[in-house]
Amino acid sequence: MFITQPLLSPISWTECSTVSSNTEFWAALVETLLPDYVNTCRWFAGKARQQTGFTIKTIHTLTLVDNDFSYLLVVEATYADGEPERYLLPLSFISDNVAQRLPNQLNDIPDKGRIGQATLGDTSGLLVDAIYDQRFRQTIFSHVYRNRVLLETDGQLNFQRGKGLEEGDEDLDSSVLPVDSSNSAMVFGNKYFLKLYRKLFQETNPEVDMVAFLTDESNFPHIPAFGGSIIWQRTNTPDVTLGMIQRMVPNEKDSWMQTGDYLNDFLYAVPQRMFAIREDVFDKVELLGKRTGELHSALYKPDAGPDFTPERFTKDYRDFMIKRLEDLLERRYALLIDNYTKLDPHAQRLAWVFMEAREMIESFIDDFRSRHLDSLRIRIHGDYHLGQVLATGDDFVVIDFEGEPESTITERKIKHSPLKDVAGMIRSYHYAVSAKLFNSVETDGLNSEHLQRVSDRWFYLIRDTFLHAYMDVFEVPHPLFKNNTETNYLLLVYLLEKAVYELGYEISYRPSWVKIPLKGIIDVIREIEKIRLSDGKDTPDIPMLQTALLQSKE
Ligand SMILES: Nc1ncnc2c1ncn2[C@@H]1O[C@H](COP(=O)(O)OP(=O)(O)O)[C@@H](O)[C@H]1O
Ligand SMILES: O=P(O)(O)O[C@H]1O[C@H](CO)[C@@H](O[C@H]2O[C@H](CO)[C@@H](O)[C@H](O)[C@H]2O)[C@H](O)[C@H]1O
Repeated sequence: MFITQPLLSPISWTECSTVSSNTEFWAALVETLLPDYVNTCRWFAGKARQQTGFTIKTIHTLTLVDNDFSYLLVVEATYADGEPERYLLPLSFISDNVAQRLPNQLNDIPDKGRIGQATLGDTSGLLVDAIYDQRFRQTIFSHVYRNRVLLETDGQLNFQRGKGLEEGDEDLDSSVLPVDSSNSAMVFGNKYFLKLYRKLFQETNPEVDMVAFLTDESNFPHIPAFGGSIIWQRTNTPDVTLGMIQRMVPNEKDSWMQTGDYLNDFLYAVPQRMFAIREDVFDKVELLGKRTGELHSALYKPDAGPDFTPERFTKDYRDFMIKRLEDLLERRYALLIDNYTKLDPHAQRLAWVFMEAREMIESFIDDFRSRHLDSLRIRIHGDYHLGQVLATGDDFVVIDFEGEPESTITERKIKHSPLKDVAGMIRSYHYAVSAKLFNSVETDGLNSEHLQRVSDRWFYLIRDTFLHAYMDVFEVPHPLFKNNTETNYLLLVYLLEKAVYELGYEISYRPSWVKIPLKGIIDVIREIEKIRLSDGKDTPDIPMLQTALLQSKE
């Protein structure tokens, strides 16, 4: 929390329910406390952009169990370049009176939930993110349980109950899940998981579509059952999804953490020059490959209606992908140049190779325009990585079907080859081993080239194990995978796309990890180079990869 002067307003909290009812208070909030606060939040994706301001666009009022209020603010962030974004910020005011009545209420609020002090009317108190207000959590859960519809001047808030929410479960203890991610997660009675979406889109969230399709059309058992949703509806305007409830899946950890544990054995053996991977690691990787294949089989339904029917690699799709890749590349090159001096020497060397290879990458992307492709595209997970798979002991459950945080909602509903998800998981295994070997005290002082070789060996073995188990689910040729050449080519396209996407993510959120996606990009560039050489397309105008730059100078 930032120590600033309390926000003062002559009007009380209960009278703040519209922007116009207390323009000065809301204007002061967005100018003072809110920008600093929002920029500390993991869910705010605009941190690396040049912000020009925040405005409150809509205020939804929720009457709480004790007749106090919380407000669901729709806040617009504007930037010097590019489109504005809208975020959901639920706001509660814990007045000194409430704090006295419910002392735990205040004590339980972590620093990251405290927005700042305010005096509203003659009452002082703390403005907080309402997810940390137990009364707010109880209210929204109970509204879903009761299928409540809250009428507003311009539309309604529709709380819809799904099949997974059981009778008798209206009043359950709740807490905020202490994970930092793109949205906010709350838990009810250790039985239900409620996700409040932060970045808002003028359309139903793809996660709700996907979970409903996988549950109702395909009976896919490896996702949590659907418990309901919170939707903001207006006439002549697409619905906006604000939240979703699913059954809580008892899990030890997600697969990222589980893989990290497996990698410990591997890590401890490295300084002794031993290469150790336990058999059960391969078993888990195989099972995840199989479940991923089953997920895509469940999503492949030839007559599933316009939203889910498989499609060919049309000109429109190719144009979309080429534009996406070109835009991503352009933004990443610019971001890399701006942040180059902040990178460590290893990352700087990798960055150079990436920059030198620009022409080669562009010519590879251009080839996507005309290459003959018979495989089909379907709806996919879209942001598939180890953190999106919960380990339930002897099996896996796939979560978070919202798609890539940086993409628009329309983009997230586009059908892709399922190899995009496969590429996501392969990249994640690469992340897991790189993060472990390059960030641990056990390997401090070891030769970095040696470490790189060991890390590559682990990664290639695990990648191939995953891929074999995945492809085993399908009888090839399958409409999704027409032949090996297409499969390999498409996998390379999506690996490149994912690693370039990750480069931006890491520059914005974890600069010390930038070398991981850079190494991923360079692996793809090397494959592209092999294709060029074997195609005889090694035209003198496109330079070869400057591999000498990769040699360690330490
Ligand atoms: N149904 C569930 N049961 C148990 N834990 C879950 C469930 N869904 C998500 N989680 C936990 O919450 C975290 C955040 O959920 P996720 O869907 O990935 O949110 P986000 O959209 O914010 O990335 C996950 O990493 C996982 O630990
Ligand atoms: O918040 P989300 O889960 O929607 O996804 C975003 O954050 C991820 C990091 O938490 C990021 O994933 C990248 O890092 C992971 C390790 O932390 C790694 O397993 C992934 O392969 C890598 O892409 C993801 O890209 C981003 O969209």
